[in-house]
Amino acid sequence: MHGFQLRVAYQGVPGAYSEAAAGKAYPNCEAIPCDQFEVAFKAVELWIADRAVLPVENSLGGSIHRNYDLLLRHRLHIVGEVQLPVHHCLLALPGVRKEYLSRVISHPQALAQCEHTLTKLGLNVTREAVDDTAGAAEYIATNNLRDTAAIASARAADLYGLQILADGIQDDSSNVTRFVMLAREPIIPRTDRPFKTSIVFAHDKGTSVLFKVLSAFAFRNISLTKIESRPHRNRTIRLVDDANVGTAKHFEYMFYVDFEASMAEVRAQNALAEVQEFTSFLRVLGSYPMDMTPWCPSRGDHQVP
Ligand SMILES: O=C(O)C(=O)Cc1ccccc1
Repeated sequence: MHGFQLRVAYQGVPGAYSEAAAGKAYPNCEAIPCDQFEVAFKAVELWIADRAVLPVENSLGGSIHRNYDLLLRHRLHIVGEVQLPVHHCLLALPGVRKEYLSRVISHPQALAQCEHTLTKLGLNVTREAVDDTAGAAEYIATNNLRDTAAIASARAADLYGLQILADGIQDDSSNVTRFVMLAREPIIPRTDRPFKTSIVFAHDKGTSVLFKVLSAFAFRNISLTKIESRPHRNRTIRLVDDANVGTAKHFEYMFYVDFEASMAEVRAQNALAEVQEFTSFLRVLGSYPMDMTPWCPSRGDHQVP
């Protein structure tokens, strides 16, 4: 970056996976810890940071729905993505043994990703959710908690002086989280490397709307990599009157779709023009380079500076 260090806001404290994702996307960046995602978004909106990092889906737990809602509430643009192999460790204060533990704390995603392994380790513990994995490690160290372990990265163990009681405790060794990078301005889409585009749309009146939308991509040989629906926040219920029978109530949905094409391609522009005909609302969240880094599941957080 020639003297200019990109400032990347993430939710959590140093040692969080989001910090590692920031480092993978922007190797020499200054990663800025934030209490909450809202704060990370605000940091970008107020020019305190240049990018925000947001985890959006996980190979074990699926979509992180709250974060999809955040994308819609804010006006930031997706400018990149990172897929990060997530390698969880069980951390405790030095000298603490597994038998002493009565509680494990971590980010809800991390707790869910280690559910079966925790049981297999024979731990008789309650699980408690906190805001981020590294924050859980810091909390144990700061409060000298000898009955509590955290699920977090090996880097968090280093940073907060904890020992690793068990390594690689995710239920599936190919545990990957996908993060998106957000900026105030969109990037200019290109065609010289694989791009992905993320959109969100809402139903319009009519039948088979989803089928029509999806066919706009299918007829142009554009592959979808993701489709997700979320209840529409402001218009949750649609009432359909049938004079003879009564009133049917349906949920209304927002659909999130990722497809493998760049908005610089005419076929993508045509597909979206068609989608617009069938939808009451359509927003391009971003068109950005796909993460094409080679797959290496076992090393996880150790590989990121
Ligand atoms: O809490 C963290 O470290 C995060 O960055 C969120 C998270 C939690 C679990 C897996 C991947 C990301």
